[in-house]
Amino acid sequence: VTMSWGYAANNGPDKWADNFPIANGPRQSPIDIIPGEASFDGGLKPLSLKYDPSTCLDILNNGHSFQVTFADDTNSSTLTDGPISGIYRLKQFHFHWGASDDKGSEHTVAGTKYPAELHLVHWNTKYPSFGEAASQPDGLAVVGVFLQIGDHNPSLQKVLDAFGAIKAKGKQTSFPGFDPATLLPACLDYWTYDGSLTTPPLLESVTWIVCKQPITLTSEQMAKFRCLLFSAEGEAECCMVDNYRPPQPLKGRSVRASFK
Ligand SMILES: NS(=O)(=O)c1ccc(C(=O)N2CCN(Cc3ccccc3)C2)cc1
Ligand SMILES: [Zn+2]
Repeated sequence: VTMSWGYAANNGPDKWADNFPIANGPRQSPIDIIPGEASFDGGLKPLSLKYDPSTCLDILNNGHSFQVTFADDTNSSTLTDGPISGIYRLKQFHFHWGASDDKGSEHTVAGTKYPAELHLVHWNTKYPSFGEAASQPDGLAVVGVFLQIGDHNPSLQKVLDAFGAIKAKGKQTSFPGFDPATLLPACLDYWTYDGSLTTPPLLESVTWIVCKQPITLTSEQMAKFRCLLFSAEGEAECCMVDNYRPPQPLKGRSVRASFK
């Protein structure tokens, strides 16, 4: 029986190329962002993120991470401007994190790993659906936000309080009225580059927009992420930790900065 991909030694990032050869492609994500090598681009616009909490539907443990999913049948929650043209709709947000506070982010900054990274996933409305957009070079735009240990995060706490209902793979519960804008940093300066999904199928369809400023949470809040399980109910319990892909080769790509 074929194993599905994961983050363990036998099915993790070093094995993904076996079933998804694009893993060694020219525009893979994440990358190590080296600020000194990013070029300031005065033509980059500020990000315009307009989210409607009434589009927030549910929270799900998908066995790789947990995700909060949004109604994307209208332009109620959108990303415009920044490095992209047109209107991209918010589909979901999710996180990647480590087994300890010294690792967990996918993107790194001059080699620095953060304890976690938030991804807000948007798809280009010039295509009919997320699935269609996911196979197009300009189909997706993901806003990445680093998490660092610091002050308590009351907005994130609302997400953590739902974990009891989604501990195991496949568990889902309704999660109405959450405003993802409350998870954004005060400063929306960003780096941007052309990349891919960081999980299989690793499609090279993502305009990455990585915020320079992290958001904070306490170490106790960070520990709560590690109570989720990769495993389904009735299976041997396997803590959901280290669900991050390490940085991939830049292969000649340029990283632009929206700030000096
Ligand atoms: N870490 S990340 O931000 O790069 C990211 C990871 C996963 C996804 C995601 O929603 N899916 C990946 C594949 N999956 C299945 C799928 C569905 C339709 C078409 C193609 C594939 C959905 C989006 C962003
Ligand atoms: Zn992600």
